[in-house]
Amino acid sequence: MIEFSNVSFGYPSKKGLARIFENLNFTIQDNEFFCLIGPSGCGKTTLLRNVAGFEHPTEGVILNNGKPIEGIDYKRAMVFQDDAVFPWMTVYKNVEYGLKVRGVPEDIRKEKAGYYIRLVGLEGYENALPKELSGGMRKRVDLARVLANEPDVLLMDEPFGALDAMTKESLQEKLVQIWNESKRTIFFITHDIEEALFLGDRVGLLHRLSDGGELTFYDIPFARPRDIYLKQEPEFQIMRRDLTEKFHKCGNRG
Ligand SMILES: Nc1ncnc2c1ncn2[C@@H]1O[C@H](COP(=O)(O)OP(=O)(O)OP(=O)(O)O)[C@@H](O)[C@H]1O
Repeated sequence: MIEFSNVSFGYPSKKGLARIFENLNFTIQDNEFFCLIGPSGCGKTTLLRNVAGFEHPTEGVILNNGKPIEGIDYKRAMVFQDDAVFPWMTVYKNVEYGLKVRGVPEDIRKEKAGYYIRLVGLEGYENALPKELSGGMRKRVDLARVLANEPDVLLMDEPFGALDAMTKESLQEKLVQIWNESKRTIFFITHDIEEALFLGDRVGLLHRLSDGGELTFYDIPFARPRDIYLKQEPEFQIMRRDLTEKFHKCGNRG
């Protein structure tokens, strides 16, 4: 469980603190798929970086299972828009890398890397180099790389933002399938309301501080397992329209 208690953050600037968000109070439950949306610059990435332990609240505290987050930890893994695979390593070497760094014995590395490569659908590509793969396949390597460390919390910052629409949909489906099979907490940032509604249990809409800085929540009622055809259902479309309206009202100036 991740608890935000009176969390405020500002970046140091010449004029003092450049405040980004203030007094956030909310909880992300264990195994929840939480999606955060909000206008550009409202502080989504900054909030995620605070959970990762790259930044620290200027006031308040973020607790992970009751303990303040004080620094980075492989149990809270980040996935970025640009994949973080090593171009000179094969798929297999990339996926086992984190385990190797932590001194996990070779037989366990082999078993786990093999499992996660299969899970993301890259069986047969173990010896391929990233440059031989498509963007979507590299993203799968990136996912397997992170999952192999078996993090409790996945922190995903627009991970599919740079992919074409078809590849993005297939990865969204893959991610919900993986999440269904081995539940873990996911904190997912996106600009794409449809993506948030398809993936999440709950969506948070963060307003810019200059527009009030509120964080409002919407439960997503769609049953699981979900497949991509959900997006065509009338209930989905209604919720998408409603949330899009709220998104624009909260000062989205692009
Ligand atoms: N390292 C930094 N130092 C100072 N200011 C920063 C730093 N990183 C981000 N900011 C500022 O903090 C604000 C919030 O940035 P952040 O990237 O968290 O927003 P965001 O909601 O993720 O935006 P986007 O949707 O465009 O990615 C912006 O005004 C940005 O310019």
